[in-house]
Amino acid sequence: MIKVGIVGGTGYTGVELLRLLARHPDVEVEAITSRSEAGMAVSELYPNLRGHYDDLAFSEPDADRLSRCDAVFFATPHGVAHALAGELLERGTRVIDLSADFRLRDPDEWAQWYGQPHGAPALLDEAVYGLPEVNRERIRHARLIAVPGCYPTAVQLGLLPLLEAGLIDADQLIADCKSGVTGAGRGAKVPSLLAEASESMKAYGASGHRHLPEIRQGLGDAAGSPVGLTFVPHLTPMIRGIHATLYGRLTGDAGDLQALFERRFAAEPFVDVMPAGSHPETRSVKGANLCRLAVHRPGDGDTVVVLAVIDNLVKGASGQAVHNLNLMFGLDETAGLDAPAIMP
Ligand SMILES: NC(=O)C1=CN([C@@H]2O[C@H](COP(=O)(O)OP(=O)(O)OC[C@H]3O[C@@H](n4cnc5c(N)ncnc54)[C@H](OP(=O)(O)O)[C@@H]3O)[C@@H](O)[C@H]2O)C=CC1
Ligand SMILES: CC(=O)N[C@@H](CCC(=O)OP(=O)(O)O)C(=O)O
Repeated sequence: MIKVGIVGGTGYTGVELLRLLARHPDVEVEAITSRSEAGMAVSELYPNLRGHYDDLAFSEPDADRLSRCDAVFFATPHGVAHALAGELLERGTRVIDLSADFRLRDPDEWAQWYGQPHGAPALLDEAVYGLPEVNRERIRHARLIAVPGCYPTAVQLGLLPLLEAGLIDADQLIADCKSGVTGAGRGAKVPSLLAEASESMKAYGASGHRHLPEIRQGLGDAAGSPVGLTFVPHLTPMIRGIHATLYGRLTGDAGDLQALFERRFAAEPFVDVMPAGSHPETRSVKGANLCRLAVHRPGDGDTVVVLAVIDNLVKGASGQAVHNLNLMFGLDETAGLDAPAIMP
């Protein structure tokens, strides 16, 4: 069995890791941390896990205990993995970071968007961006994984086929994205209150969101040169889910776009290209490690519209993190990740 630790176990991505790993045949959770709930049994805070982790309790983050694990997930706010990852790697423990600490290759750009100096620039060279549909082989040999953000996962998967094939104008991309409130984490915040978030919808970060440089970095790699992107996220009254509506301007003969998408993702276990004319729903991926995509060309004009849905906590975070673990340890890629979505 592979022994794993989770730093930040009381948060939404932490408990989602526990839910997914409860069904994983090759993984045992050895340590789970929380500073605020240290000493409490996991099943007391999360009754959905009763019967699965009966001997597991939250403990203070402790490098000695974590370094006894084969791999440690960081499900923590930005900056926490910077402080601990180096020591764990030196002691032979692999690190899978769900935060943004190692996603941007340029530490100055990271400092600019995250409002603090980068805490571990020496580790950036070896960090692998954990989008398996792009970096599968590098992930297999990685010691340090930067799990992509939720919006960046949906936007990149939706636009990659078009950019890799050079079919759209890479200077004029638009990503209009909607997120459920769990995207903001479990900490108490006024915009996440029921009375604030329900029966209403609003954009935020329209003039610059911290996922913009991350998405631009990934799409630039796919296009082979820097891209121009307008990215506008919205908060919507749902608990889980990301819906991305992506627009690109075709530059020439596009050919069969449906066939292009089907070919690009044919071997991918966690990307579902839906039949032509489909409109994927966020609820169709709720709880599942899956991105469902549909490609449209309204009126056969020169605009291509891609619709992408994921569960922000699964394909957008914890499920993708487990997929990376499976690749790093040579396990079946789908281990622990084969449950279908919950509908309705
Ligand atoms: N929510 C989402 O949809 C997604 C989140 N992410 C990223 O994953 C990370 C976790 O997100 P989420 O689960 O939503 O966050 P939450 O706010 O829900 O949980 C954060 C967790 O981190 C712990 N924590 C906070 N500060 C520290 C610290 N200084 N040292 C150690 N532990 C700490 C908290 O426990 P305690 O304070 O008790 O120690 C808590 O368990 C974030 O970086 C987030 O941006 C990525 C993709 C999607
Ligand atoms: C609704 C909401 O607030 N969403 C979060 C993004 C989700 C997230 O967790 O960001 P990372 O993937 O980079 O960690 C936000 O806009 O900041």
